[in-house]
Amino acid sequence: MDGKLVSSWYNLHSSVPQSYVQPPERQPCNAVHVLSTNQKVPVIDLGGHDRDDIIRNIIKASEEYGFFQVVNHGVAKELMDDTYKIFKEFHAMLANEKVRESSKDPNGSCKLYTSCGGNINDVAKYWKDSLEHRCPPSGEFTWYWPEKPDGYREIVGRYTQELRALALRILDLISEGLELNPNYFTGELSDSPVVISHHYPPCPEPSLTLGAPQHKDPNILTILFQQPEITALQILKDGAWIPIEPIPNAFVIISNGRLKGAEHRVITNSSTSRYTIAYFIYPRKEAIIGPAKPLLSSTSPPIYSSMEFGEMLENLYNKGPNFENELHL
Ligand SMILES: O=C(O)CCC(=O)C(=O)O
Ligand SMILES: [Fe+2]
Repeated sequence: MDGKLVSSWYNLHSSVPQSYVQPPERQPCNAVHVLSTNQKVPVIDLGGHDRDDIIRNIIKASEEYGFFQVVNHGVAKELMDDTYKIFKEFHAMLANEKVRESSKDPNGSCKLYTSCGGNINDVAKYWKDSLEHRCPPSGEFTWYWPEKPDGYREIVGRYTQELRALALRILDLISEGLELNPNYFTGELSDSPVVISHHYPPCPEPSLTLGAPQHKDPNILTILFQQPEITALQILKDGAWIPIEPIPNAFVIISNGRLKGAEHRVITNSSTSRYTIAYFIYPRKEAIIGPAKPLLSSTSPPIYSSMEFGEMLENLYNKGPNFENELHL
């Protein structure tokens, strides 16, 4: 594991170590982008009976915001509570236990890291620790997952299965809304999902730090379960940061593509640890990522080049978000 976990030392400090102080233009209250508390991202009721209406709302939200929350999504509250609890217990274990439980795969399919891992483009560190592992539908890699806290594999296994079903359902609605084949996203575009459990400990000077940098997710769809009561996630829209207030038992959906890939970030707070669980639909490394062919025509030519997903990710990690400009044709 690179660097010491924030959770191991945060309570020994009354100020933020210099390496965590963001440059002024990135600090949460900078004047570059204002905070817009009167805007809300759309909330979509997946339990509604009018499928066409749900599709229209999802497409509209994805085009306008690239972000929406879903309620009545069918994932049981008990399972969400159990999963939240098991990840919280994981982060509460001693550092050496956490490292032991998350380092079983020499190839790193399961890992624990602090800040954003080893990204060379970061100017300052981020106030968070994260446990990340693959969770494909085949069940492969489960033997590298933590076995502690007791019940981890069983609960996280059930949760990631349910989240996969929900993600495929949403992707199905999106495909229909874009007039793509209903199975457009099944198979290699979606069968390498990853789950990340984030822990943002209390921070003595939230105005100087960030929990996660301004970024777009590089995958197809993200389903985020955020702890209720703490508003820390923000999305950038039309030059303003909109806070995403947690709705109990709702998920936040972050989309990408013709549908907007929304820039978002996480701020910290001085009083309470915040926990979130991000489930990412990832394509296989070899899958070719590019504009959906059925959507192209002579009047609607591709604006991005195509490449293997693995190659795109590597470039993104090495060159940073500006790599997106290189993809423009
Ligand atoms: O923890 C959050 O609120 C957001 C996490 C996030 O943006 C990510 O994992 O990509
Ligand atoms: Fe993200």
